[in-house]
Amino acid sequence: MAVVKQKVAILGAGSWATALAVLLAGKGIPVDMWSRRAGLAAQINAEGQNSRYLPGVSLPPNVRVTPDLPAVVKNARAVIFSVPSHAFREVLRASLPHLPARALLINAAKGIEEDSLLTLSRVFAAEAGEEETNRYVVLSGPSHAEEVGRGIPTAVVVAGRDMAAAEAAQDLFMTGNFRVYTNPDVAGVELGGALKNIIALGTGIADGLGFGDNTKAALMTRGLAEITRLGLAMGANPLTFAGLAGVGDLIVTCTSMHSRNRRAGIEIGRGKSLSEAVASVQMVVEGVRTTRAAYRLAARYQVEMPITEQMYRVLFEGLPPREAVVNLMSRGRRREMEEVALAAALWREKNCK
Ligand SMILES: NC(=O)C1=CN([C@@H]2O[C@H](COP(=O)(O)OP(=O)(O)OC[C@H]3O[C@@H](n4cnc5c(N)ncnc54)[C@H](OP(=O)(O)O)[C@@H]3O)[C@@H](O)[C@H]2O)C=CC1
Ligand SMILES: O=C(CO)COP(=O)(O)O
Repeated sequence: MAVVKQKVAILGAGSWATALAVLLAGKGIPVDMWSRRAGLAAQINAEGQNSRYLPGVSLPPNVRVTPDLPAVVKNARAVIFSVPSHAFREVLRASLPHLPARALLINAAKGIEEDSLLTLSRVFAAEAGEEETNRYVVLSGPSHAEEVGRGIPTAVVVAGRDMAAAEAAQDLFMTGNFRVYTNPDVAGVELGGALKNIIALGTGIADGLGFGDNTKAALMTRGLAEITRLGLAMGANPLTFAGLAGVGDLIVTCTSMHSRNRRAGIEIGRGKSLSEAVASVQMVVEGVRTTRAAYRLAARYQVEMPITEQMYRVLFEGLPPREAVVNLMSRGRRREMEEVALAAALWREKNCK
């Protein structure tokens, strides 16, 4: 007798939600996906694909899309939040009264809440209660929806405070083409996924200005240094930034034409305004809000983040991108490793007794 698998709910019906639905449905798992727009839900069901967000990828028949949030989460064994980070609190609040008591809760968004400066796991704890955080995990790592939707080999990471929950998510997603690692460092995995978007906007701008691969490598490497500095100050393990959620996602987002952050950056480098660049992408560009959040976090934690600072000035204060490059290149002399090494040693002292 065939075993009927318990369904998974996905909240959001954008590009990443759709790719994850295809992945899970391909494992024989029934997937209910929630769109806030009844018209889009009906269109996706009728066409058998999400032509607005992930054109050309067929949805298996065991994926259904509906605007009925309580029905989507009802009896789900896992609920995946796949809306942009600025919508996470609102969607979480709407779903909380309906969430099955033991369902695994997975967040796939990559951002920081702008007003509160909270990472999304802290938003979750504030809304759902600290006692619920044991069943909450974050999914991150280098994974463009366009490639996951086509079954292209990909490796990601799941972080959870409770490793049993992280391992449950690992088992849920793992396929021959989608390899999932676990990591107990929730803050590091969240911050890596969010902060790399600032650097991807920056490398996009450099490409739009006509600079070369050297510039890109410099921005990525020094970007990782400042991501690590802020992460350390916020309690993350520095080694997490050497992993999939750190350098892994930085590589893919800074170099791929699938990246919406990079594409928006290219348009800015070519002379478009921020709003024109974001509008041209037609999907979420998380790095814009994250730049504002990280700029304030750098001040709060007194961490030097020169690339983030220049990105802030370009995006929100009208600094011409070429001047931002001059500002970065004319900074005083530095030793490459000193502060990160010092901070990492302090972290080890505190955490590895
Ligand atoms: N795309 C990718 O390759 C990856 C994305 N991510 C992350 O996943 C998250 C979602 O991104 P992605 O799917 O790409 O974004 P998209 O722009 O493709 O889709 C966004 C989805 O969220 C919905 N949405 C937006 N605002 C709200 C709201 N206030 N309430 C309810 N639903 C809302 C949109 O609905 P509507 O159509 O009605 O606006 C749409 O379904 C982001 O944090 C992103 O960084 C992570 C890994 C890979
Ligand atoms: O996080 C992503 C890939 O890992 C998606 O990046 P973009 O939001 O820039 O498309």
